[in-house]
Amino acid sequence: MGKTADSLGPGARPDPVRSFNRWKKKHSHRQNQKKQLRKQLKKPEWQVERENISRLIQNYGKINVNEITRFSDFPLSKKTLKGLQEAQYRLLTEIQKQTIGLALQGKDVLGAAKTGSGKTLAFLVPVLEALYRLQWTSTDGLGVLIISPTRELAYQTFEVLRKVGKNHEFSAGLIIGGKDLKHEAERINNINILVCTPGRLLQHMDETICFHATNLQMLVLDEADRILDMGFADTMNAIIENLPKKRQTLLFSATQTKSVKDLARLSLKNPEYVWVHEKAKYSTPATLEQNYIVCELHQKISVLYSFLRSHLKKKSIVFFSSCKEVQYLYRVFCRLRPGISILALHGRQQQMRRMEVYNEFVRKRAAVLFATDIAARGLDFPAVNWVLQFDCPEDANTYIHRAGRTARYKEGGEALLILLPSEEQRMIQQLLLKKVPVKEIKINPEKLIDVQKKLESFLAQDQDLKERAQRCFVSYIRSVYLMKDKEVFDVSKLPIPEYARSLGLAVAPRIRFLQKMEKQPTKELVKSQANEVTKPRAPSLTNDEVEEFRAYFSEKMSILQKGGKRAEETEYRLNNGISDEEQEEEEEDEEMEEKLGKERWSQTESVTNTNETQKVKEVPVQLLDRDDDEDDGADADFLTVKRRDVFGLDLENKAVQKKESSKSSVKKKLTKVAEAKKVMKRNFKVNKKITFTDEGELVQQWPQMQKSISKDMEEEDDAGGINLDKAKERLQEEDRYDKEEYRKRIKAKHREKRLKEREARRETSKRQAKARDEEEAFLDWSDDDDDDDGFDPSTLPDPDKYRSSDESDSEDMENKMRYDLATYPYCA
Ligand SMILES: Nc1ncnc2c1ncn2[C@@H]1O[C@H](COP(=O)(O)OP(=O)(O)OP(=O)(O)O)[C@@H](O)[C@H]1O
Repeated sequence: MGKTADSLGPGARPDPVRSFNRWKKKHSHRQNQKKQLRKQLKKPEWQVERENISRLIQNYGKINVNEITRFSDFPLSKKTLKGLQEAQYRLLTEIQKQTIGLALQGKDVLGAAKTGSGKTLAFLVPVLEALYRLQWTSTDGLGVLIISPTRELAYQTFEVLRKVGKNHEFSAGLIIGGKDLKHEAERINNINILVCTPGRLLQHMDETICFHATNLQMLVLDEADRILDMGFADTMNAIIENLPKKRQTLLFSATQTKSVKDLARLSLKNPEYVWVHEKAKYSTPATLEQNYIVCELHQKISVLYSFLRSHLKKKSIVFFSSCKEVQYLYRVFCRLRPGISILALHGRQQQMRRMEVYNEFVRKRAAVLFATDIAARGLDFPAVNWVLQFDCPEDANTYIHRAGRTARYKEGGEALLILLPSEEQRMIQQLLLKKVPVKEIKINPEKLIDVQKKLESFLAQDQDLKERAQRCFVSYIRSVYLMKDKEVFDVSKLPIPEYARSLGLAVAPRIRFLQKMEKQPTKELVKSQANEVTKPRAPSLTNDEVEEFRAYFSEKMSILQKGGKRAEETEYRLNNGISDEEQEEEEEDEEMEEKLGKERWSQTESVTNTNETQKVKEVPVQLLDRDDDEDDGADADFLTVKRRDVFGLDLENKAVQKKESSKSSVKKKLTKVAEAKKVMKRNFKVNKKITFTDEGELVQQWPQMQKSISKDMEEEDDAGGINLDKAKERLQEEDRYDKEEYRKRIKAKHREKRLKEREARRETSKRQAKARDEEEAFLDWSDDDDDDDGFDPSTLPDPDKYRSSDESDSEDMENKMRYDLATYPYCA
């Protein structure tokens, strides 16, 4: 090794030969670069692009996941990398690292990773690259289809796509329900990357002329397990039928499907399974703290109110099981003024409102969002502190998705699940099986604010609110009834009158489908005795039946949403007004009854006496003491006994006491006769509706006057009460009277018929006589005519006149056809 100039000492001069060599090397390198650049500049842009692409494709084979940490380590186009950089995405998450390479190589991928782990980019980057590789242009039509289960998720994905893909030239479109179909139809043919919900996509496939997916390169199912489940089954099968078999398919979810049947439907080719957190200790994010409380159904509203009061500076999402619950409780909580802004998001809102709410909640720093499960999957609201599951999720997967709306991408968050005593054991078992670490915490009874009285007073003043409460009540009971897992959800264990009271209702509304439930045990018992099986089962539907209903209802809801066309997402979704909803509920009830072959439930559940109410209210509910919640000041200790049972209150004992008292309150079922007798005893007077005629005569409209009724009977009626024997007698009398009347009417009819026939006979004989006379007269006239001038043609109609009118008719017809074609420009 020769010595450097520095090593020769401060006064020594550098070796001129060495310096020259170094300069020469640099110079020639620069010259080469310039030459290359000049060459490139001479080449057309498409050729440069093509060379870049072939270089990228060559590098796909060399991808080594272990050496990759940044997006720029993947062989990606400059346009995609620039988009990622501008959106501040540099380092890869695990799922991105493990799936992007496989997808670039053209493989079908099934990706699963915890919520908030960056699955969206894991499929968006390959989407952009796939079309870039093919130099896709708008004339090539639809290249990629991204299907999301809800409109909000589709919208969110579309926004990320716009951000990351803004340097590419492809066109992207968002096709979700609730917008003008015609407007979408005009543009859909120019879209290269389509982000959509299943229902709307199918509607376009069915109705939009010239829309096809024959060039499709890639299909992406976000929240794949949800899209492939029964609620979307028919819609998805129809969509898949319209897609080419030769395509790449990517499926992503936090709870991935492994069902062979599902995957067979998609005809995947040797898919790569990437379960990033398969071996992780927990299936939920490590930064997510999860707890549950057990409380009685009728305490839940007060618990929620108390929770909100003590978390005024937090951002929370509260999940409910039905739209009507959200609608009612949203209104009620707005009136209660907890001191934090409340928003509601559910499928029955107008699309514009849904978007407004979504954006508003994204913007807000402290707010609470009441939502149904349309917000459970995929939504990436920033900085959500709490997820509260007011109603028990249908299964552990739903729990994971709901809870995953907080603690996203390295952030922290807390999840609280509210369980009924009847739901606790089985649900917790399921969660532990799914590797979800939940701890029980207690509620601080001193911090519980009872709002039942306030709700009662609201309902007393507002009929509309009362009706909403009733719908909320029925809707919740129905949601429990339709749940698949009967070991967790048991309608028969719900304290129904207490629940109605907790909503502010004095009387529980009737729930027709529960009548069947009440009848079922006896039937089943008989059946089981016949089979010599002595185990009586709890009344419930079979899993298959429930699954069928759920699919049926979700499909029905979606049909309604799309205005009677094909199924839209279960997402659940109507844009109707309140009166429509009422009607729907009635329809739903009726249809469900029809399906179940149910009889009408005519019994109104009565509420137990007020002393009992008092007792129920006295059941203490422990509130959670939250020491570390500085932001929320004095009220911060509502929810935190998660670390210690400060108050030492034994809720379990209370629950047992409650159960016993509710058992004793179960009444013997009354027959209709017994009920009538009971009513008789009360000596009710039936209201009457009386009107006056123009002449000033009194007419009783209701109850309808019986024509046969004798005066003394009327008088007896006035005495009040319902006398069964008298009523029977009266019915017989009425029956006789009706028969007599009927007989008279039939006689009169026969008489009329006979008269008519006689008249007809007379007419024919007259006509025959007249014809004979005319015949004789004609013979006389023809003889005379032979001697006359002959036939006068002017007596015939003018043929030209007829021709011209024919011509104008055919012209009209032509014009009409032209007009018809003009109205169908796509066919011209
Ligand atoms: N590489 C990354 N660098 C920085 N942030 C990222 C990266 N990838 C994703 N994120 C951010 O992480 C958050 C969650 O990402 P994303 O919504 O894709 O999660 P997900 O896995 O799809 O969640 P879910 O299962 O709930 O649908 C987003 O706010 C996103 O911007």
